[in-house]
Amino acid sequence: MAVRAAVAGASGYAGGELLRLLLTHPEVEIGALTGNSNAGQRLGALQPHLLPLADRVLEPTTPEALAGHDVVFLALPHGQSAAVAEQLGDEVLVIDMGADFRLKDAADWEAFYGSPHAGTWPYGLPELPGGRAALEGSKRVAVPGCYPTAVSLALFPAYAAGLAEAEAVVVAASGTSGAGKSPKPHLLGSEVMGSMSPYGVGGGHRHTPEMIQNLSAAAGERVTVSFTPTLAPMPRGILATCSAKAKPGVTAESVRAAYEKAYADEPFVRLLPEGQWPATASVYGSNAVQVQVAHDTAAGRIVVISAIDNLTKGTAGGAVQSMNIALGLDETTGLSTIGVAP
Ligand SMILES: NC(=O)C1=CN([C@@H]2O[C@H](COP(=O)(O)OP(=O)(O)OC[C@H]3O[C@@H](n4cnc5c(N)ncnc54)[C@H](OP(=O)(O)O)[C@@H]3O)[C@@H](O)[C@H]2O)C=CC1
Ligand SMILES: CC(=O)N[C@@H](CCC(=O)OP(=O)(O)O)C(=O)O
Repeated sequence: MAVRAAVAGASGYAGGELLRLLLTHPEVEIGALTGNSNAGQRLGALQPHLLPLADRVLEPTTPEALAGHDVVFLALPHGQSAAVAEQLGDEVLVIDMGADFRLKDAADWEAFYGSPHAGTWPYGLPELPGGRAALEGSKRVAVPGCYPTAVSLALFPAYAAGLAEAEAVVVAASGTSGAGKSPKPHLLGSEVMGSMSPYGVGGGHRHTPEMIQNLSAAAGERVTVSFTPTLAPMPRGILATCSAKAKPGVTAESVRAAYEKAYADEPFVRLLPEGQWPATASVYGSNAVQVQVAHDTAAGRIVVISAIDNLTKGTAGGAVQSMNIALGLDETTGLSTIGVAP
């Protein structure tokens, strides 16, 4: 019997990418599609690339519209998911693509999001140590942020293997879709085209505590992260350049061996052959993660680069992967590592 899935926030970027994936998922039947300001609009007017759903009309996001499904995906702005989720009952699988349930520490949430903490749900990054076990059979999933996905997958193997000191430096470039669909002055075409610019500099970005949470869990001690996000003139993609001081005795061979071990059986993460580097173009529209490692002996640092599509593995693909695990389906169902090029 098909898994009936509702999507709240179907007019947004994350909701649109999710629907693109669900349309080819063999086990899923697409149910209610809801929006907010665009309720009453045809989906074809908002997501013209989703041709099979063009004549579906968005409903308002209400408990009534979302009732009667096996899975409800919430692709809503931060702070909007908790009130919707609590009206859905305990039997339905709820997958929150926003931030509301990602952080364990209420003080971190309040410091970075400025509202009361709604709680913590099982975290939807199966590749992390214990990640799959946390999701199996779960009725609630918190999908990670896009930057924390790229950065955690780049650095956790070094921490889990005890190779890196507990301080990491990350500079990551993101495509503009990471900022969502609603108009923003710094995202006008003429501001973004032909330019790269930093933002959230100096520890202020709300994804920093999420990275610290993931890397500290892998290391077994508190890891600090100096994170600088940058905006790149492209619609999709994240390229994360991450480094950490190597512990004494670490060699290029021991670093590579740790990453080969961590990713040998992962269906979506590819440790590239030596000499080849991750690129956002190579993962465009796919759920793949490209990773490469280097040991900078002069600086005494482990350097790891990762590339993801922020909307696929960084949001909607990660959500589908977690849904598959939670429902006991093959984890890769409906997901692809095949990109689009050129
Ligand atoms: N874009 C990305 O790369 C990533 C996004 N996410 C997360 O996914 C979520 C959605 O992001 P994204 O799609 O980019 O954002 P968009 O701004 O593109 O879309 C937001 C969606 O939420 C709906 N919405 C807005 N306000 C409300 C409200 N008060 N109540 C109910 N629905 C509302 C909008 O409906 P309408 O258009 O009808 O007003 C729209 O469907 C966010 O929490 C974001 O953090 C996570 C990882 C990456
Ligand atoms: C380019 C850009 O603006 N990116 C967003 C990250 C989007 C995302 O994945 O984060 P959430 O799921 O936590 O919203 C930002 O830096 O705020």
